[in-house]
Amino acid sequence: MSIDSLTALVRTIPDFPKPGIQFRDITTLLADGPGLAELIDQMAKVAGPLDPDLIVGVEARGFILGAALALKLGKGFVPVRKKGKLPGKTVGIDYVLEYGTDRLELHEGQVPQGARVLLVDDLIATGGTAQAAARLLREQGAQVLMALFAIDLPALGGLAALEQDGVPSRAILLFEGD
Ligand SMILES: O=P(O)(O)OC[C@H]1O[C@H](OP(=O)(O)OP(=O)(O)O)[C@H](O)[C@@H]1O
Ligand SMILES: Nc1ncnc2[nH]cnc12
Repeated sequence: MSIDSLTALVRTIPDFPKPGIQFRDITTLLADGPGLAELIDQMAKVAGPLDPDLIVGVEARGFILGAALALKLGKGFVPVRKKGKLPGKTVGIDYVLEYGTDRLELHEGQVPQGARVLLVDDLIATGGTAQAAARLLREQGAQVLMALFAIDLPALGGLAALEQDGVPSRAILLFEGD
């Protein structure tokens, strides 16, 4: 399947969750079997050669793609969740979203010191979420090999911000002009 066909499976919903936001909805792509397989194949082509120890996915949409990728690569999956959701002892970090603020948490000890991790999410906009997740992982002594996304909104500068933090960053699909 071509990148254009894959891109066409993403639905755009204007003014969600706030006026002025063009929401790039991956649920339409996820619901398409060949599309989902192609997306995970494309992500695996990028991530596989890095041979990460662990895949870390960010709640909620990063869980779907991160877990699928972990299964494909034969690696374990660790969730980074929004505050108050993880039952064990956590470490956390506050961050700013395109449309709000929140806190990310990780189970203490679940990402071992020195682990070589791949960070996965569905989409990068401002990069605030991924920057916070990468910082949290580094605070645990992990090496973030790469942050990998299904979608980048380049106009919002997220990949560039991550690269500035020294996190190699890639996305499979680009939506220009958002
Ligand atoms: O680059 P940023 O500006 O930080 O935005 C990107 C983040 O926003 C979305 O998640 P959201 O916080 O809406 O949560 P959800 O996955 O639970 O819907 C998306 O899945 C990323 O995690
Ligand atoms: N424009 C957007 N579409 C989908 N998810 C997002 N998360 C942050 N910005 C977004």
